[in-house]
Amino acid sequence: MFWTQGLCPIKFLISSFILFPSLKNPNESGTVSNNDSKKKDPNGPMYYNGIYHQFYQYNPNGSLWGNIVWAHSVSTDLVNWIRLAPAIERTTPSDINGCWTGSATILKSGRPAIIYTGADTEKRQVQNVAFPKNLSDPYLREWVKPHDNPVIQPVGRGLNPGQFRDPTTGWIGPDGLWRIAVGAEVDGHSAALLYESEDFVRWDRVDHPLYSSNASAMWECPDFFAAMPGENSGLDMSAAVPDGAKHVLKMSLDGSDKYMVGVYDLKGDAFVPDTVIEDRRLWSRIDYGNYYASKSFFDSKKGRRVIWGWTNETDSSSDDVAKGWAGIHAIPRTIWLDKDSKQLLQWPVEEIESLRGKQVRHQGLELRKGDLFEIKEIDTLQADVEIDFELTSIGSADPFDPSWLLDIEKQCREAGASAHGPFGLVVLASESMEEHTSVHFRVYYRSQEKHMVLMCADLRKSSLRPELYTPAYGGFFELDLEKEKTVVSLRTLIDRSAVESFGGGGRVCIMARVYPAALVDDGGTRMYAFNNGTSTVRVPRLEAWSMRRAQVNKG
Ligand SMILES: OC[C@H]1O[C@@](CO)(OC[C@@]2(O[C@H]3O[C@H](CO)[C@@H](O)[C@H](O)[C@H]3O)O[C@H](CO)[C@@H](O)[C@@H]2O)[C@@H](O)[C@@H]1O
Repeated sequence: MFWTQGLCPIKFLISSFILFPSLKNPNESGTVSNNDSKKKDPNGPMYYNGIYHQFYQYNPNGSLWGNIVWAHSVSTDLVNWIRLAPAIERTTPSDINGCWTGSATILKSGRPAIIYTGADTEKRQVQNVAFPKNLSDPYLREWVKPHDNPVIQPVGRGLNPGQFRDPTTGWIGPDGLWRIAVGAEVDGHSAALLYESEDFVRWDRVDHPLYSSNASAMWECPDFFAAMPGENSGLDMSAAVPDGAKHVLKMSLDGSDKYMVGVYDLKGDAFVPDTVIEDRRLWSRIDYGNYYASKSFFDSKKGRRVIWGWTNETDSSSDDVAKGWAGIHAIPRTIWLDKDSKQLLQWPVEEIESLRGKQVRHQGLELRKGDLFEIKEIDTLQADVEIDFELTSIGSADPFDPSWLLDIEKQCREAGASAHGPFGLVVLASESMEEHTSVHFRVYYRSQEKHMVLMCADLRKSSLRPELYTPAYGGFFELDLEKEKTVVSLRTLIDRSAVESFGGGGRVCIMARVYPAALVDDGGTRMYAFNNGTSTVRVPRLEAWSMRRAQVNKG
């Protein structure tokens, strides 16, 4: 965002913190250019020869979806970006109607390869490859498409040629062959179809999918990666995966990115989830807010896995046309698996901290019922805030009801004040509080050892403007009383229209877009820590920073 990708418009690149602190229009956050353009799914992120590459779905001709090409930006630090000319354009019969989502893979020779979906002359979805024209160009500006394209046709039993797209990064199977998975709808159900190849150009469909499910229809943007439980270093899918590693299959559906944790059964050449959950409302989510089509990559520079997601505008299409751009990318996040292999954890990449400027720090605050503590002296439009909340009288928590998990947003909308919550952070608030966005927690009793924390990003009062999408997003995470005592942590990055929050050290992440009129009218907004629960909450640590703008070359 701000500063970096998050805030980029569809034209991309980065978000506003960084980028456009002086803009008056909240919609401008993260915008990187004034062009009419639409930015969407992150595609083919990779680190190659000292350079991070970010490609993305992009409409060069307007701020609504269409004419999709692969735009291209490069960076040495994931914060400051140079925008290049599009890398893949609609030039061949197999992508003339769109160069859609795909992935990058570093081949055994060290040469990168891209595999992406093309919408062909008949609007069938086919898979194409592209390779760098000149490996000695540090930015890999030009990509060539071999005549072999399309390398995968939408054929085979039950396959819907209009629902067959978004190939993953490749990995090598025990037989030394490359594998990829492609999102598909087969006989009306979702599947990650498996393909194998010796040379990344000739592909054969494996007789079974990597994984399929009758619980949903088409899966978009599948991502498949290995992770070592409890280690926040990442694993390279093109290298040998160590014993003890787990695998994660992520898929985009129902407007959100969900995932399953399991193992990659080498013998069966298939993903086997640890738990099969029939009701997809209960599938784990990468982010509980506005975050879609994410894609991860192994960052060999820092030995970590990094994930990027797209966050759409939630004002109207006519707003997109009027402002001339739409869509930003969230801040790149380090992603890893917890030690129990139950859930993924995420945290903004450490490089974002290089944008931290003026800091304020408070210790030992106490927030009694109804208290509002103003966080002053930083730029409230572009800020990074970290707060630890410590509960008192934990024994009095209200009981947790598991049925809430079926509709967490309802719980965020309807739950009233309780012993432990809501407490949290109010951002982008107008002086009168008529407009404000609240990121907060409520803590419920589950067992003697474990409590459940409901984290919400409530946008219902975020703007006085009509016709915006202003939900109350929410997710639950467990609080382990023995390990964590009673401390619930929050980190929120505000970058004008982007409010990106990480609860419980990254167990629940919520990306939100807000468009407060006060940002335009008053030229300033306020920020508070608050407690509306009946028990006092201590704040042993509150640190906040103004965020500088990243360097983004508009190209
Ligand atoms: O850009 C194509 C890639 O984007 C993905 C995931 O974001 O699919 C999006 C999808 O929707 C787009 O097209 C719709 C019109 O057909 C439009 O209403 C929507 O706003 C767009 O995001 O693209 C396909 C094809 O149109 C549609 O089925 C999807 O919902 C990814 O799967 C694509 O590779």
